[in-house]
Parts: sequence; C-alpha cells; structure tokens
Amino acid sequence: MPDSDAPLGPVDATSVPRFAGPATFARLPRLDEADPAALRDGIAILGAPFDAGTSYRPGARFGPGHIRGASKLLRPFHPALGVEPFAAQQVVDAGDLALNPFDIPAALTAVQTGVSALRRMGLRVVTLGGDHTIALPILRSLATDGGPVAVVHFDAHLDTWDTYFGAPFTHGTPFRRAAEEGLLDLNRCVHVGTRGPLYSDHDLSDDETLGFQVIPADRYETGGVAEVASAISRRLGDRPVYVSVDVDVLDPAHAPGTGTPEAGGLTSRELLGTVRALAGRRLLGADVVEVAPAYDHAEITGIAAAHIVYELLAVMSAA
Ligand SMILES: N=C(N)NCCCC(=O)O
Ligand SMILES: [Zn+2]
Ligand SMILES: [Zn+2]
Repeated sequence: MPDSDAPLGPVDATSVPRFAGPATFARLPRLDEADPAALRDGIAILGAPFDAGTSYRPGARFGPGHIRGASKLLRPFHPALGVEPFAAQQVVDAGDLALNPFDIPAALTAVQTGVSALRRMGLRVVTLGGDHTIALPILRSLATDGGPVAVVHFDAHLDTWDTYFGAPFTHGTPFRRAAEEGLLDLNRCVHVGTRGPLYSDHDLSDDETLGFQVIPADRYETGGVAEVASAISRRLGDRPVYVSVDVDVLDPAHAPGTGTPEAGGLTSRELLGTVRALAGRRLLGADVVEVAPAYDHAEITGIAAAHIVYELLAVMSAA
C-alpha cells in the first residue's frame, strides 16, 4: 500500500515503461501535482532554455528538454551514498521558464524572479541550462536573502572575462559580474577543471585579483579525485555552497554536445566522484548548463548531464 505521508515519487517503471510516461526529469511529478505542504524543504528541477549569451556554437536553449529526455533511466537508489533522492524529500519538475531570446537583461530578470518564487515556496532549485549566463541571476536570487555565496564552479573556462563585443552579460562573464555585484564569498569560491588556451595571461591574473581559486583539470592527473575533493573542502571550510556545473568541464569525449568544447577535460567518473565528495555539506542549489543537443551523439552529453543532476540530488539528500 502507498504510504500517504511519503513524498510523491517518480512513475513506477514496472507499470509504465520508461520510454512512456511524463517528460519531466526522471519522470518525477510536476510542481502542480505535488502536495503544496510537501514542497517546503523540497527540490525543484527548473529548465532555463536560453542561449543568447553564447559566444560560439548556439543551441543550449534545447538543453533542458535533452537532459530530461536522457534522465528516464535513472533509478531511485544511489548506492554509493546510500540515499534515495526522490524519497528523502519531495522533488518536482517545475517546467521551463519563458525567457526572452532577444533581450538578455529581461531574460536574466525572469530567471531571478522564477528562482526566487520557487525558493519562497521552500524549494531548493537545480537549474537545467541554458548557457552559463543564467548562473548570474540565480546567484542574485541566493545573495539577496542569504548574503554572499560560496561557489564551486566546474568548467573548462574561468567565465570571469569582462565583455564580449562590448556585451557585459554573456556565458563567458557571469562570475565576473557576480563578483562585481558582491554576490560571492570570494574566499570560498573555486573553479575546477579549467584548461585550454586563453586570450592572455591577464585572464588568470584578473581572475586571481577578483579572488577566485583555480584547480585546473590536470590536477586530476597528479592528485586524482581525492586530492581535488580535499582541496575543494579546504577552500569551502564549513560553508554551504552553490554548485555550478558547465558540462564542458568534461572532456569532449564525455560531453561532445556543448558550445565551447576544450580537449583535455574530466571523465564523467571524475566529475561524478568530485560532486559526490560534497556529501555532508549543505548545497544551496545547483545548475548544470551548456548542454547543446545538436552537437550531441547517442545522448552522451545528455546522459552525463542527467547523472550529474542525480548526483547533485543525492548529495542534497545526504546532508
Ligand atoms: N561558458 C562557456 N561555456 N564558455 C565561455 C567561453 C567563452 C569564449 O568564447 O571564450
Ligand atoms: Zn565552459
Ligand atoms: Zn561556463
């Protein structure tokens, strides 16, 4: 018999085949289907289909649907952490925001408003991008009531460039704007997985001057997941953290479907292991961005992104 007090879970794959049923993340219930009282301390998956901030290949506006499509095979139990993310709290799919593709500031305002509305219901938000520009309004929402935010930023790129073609709000600039706006606890922010050519060595010195720490991708070669995880932990201290995952932190072999791919990246196992090591720490929210399905093959990137979201949900369940 179903327990009436238990959170409403995903559709049962033994009665509705996985390739049928709802198009929500992991076949979870929609926001409007869940008991409103159960939403407090729950988690919302939110789509932010937006790619007007991209500098190279576009298409991340189709990311949310692609990640949801690749999430159907996820199962209820996370063995490594011993948690059931969909039973530990109510998890819902809040659908997609309607974001203006021609007006970047308006789209960013809509992301902030949408995220804040969910947070007022007591939900933590895991956002499916969309390009990385959307991290800025999410951080604005978090900092408005919680003060400056510690961030673990997984990315091939620093995303602290100043402007592109004079534009301040792009996918290469969200963390510089966030730093300038005072949204970040800069002693507790770290980029993980950076690599590849830069515009100049000022990119690194500017980033350092802003206050960020960098754990480049090749640290996985010398120290592995355990050393990277303990460096992140030292940087964060005991602070709650926001986790921003640009899927291009993965090697193009593990995530071809993205807009600005860089060789020499993480394996999906390294990324999942590093996220897993955050278990026990409070996550304020998270995003997985830059999935551009037109460049994906065999759902490689979509599946990686869906599993990263699941890993984040498991960590949020284990705290
Ligand atoms: N945030 C991402 N994915 N990419 C930023 C790269 C900016 C550039 O074209 O130099
Ligand atoms: Zn990137
Ligand atoms: Zn990025």
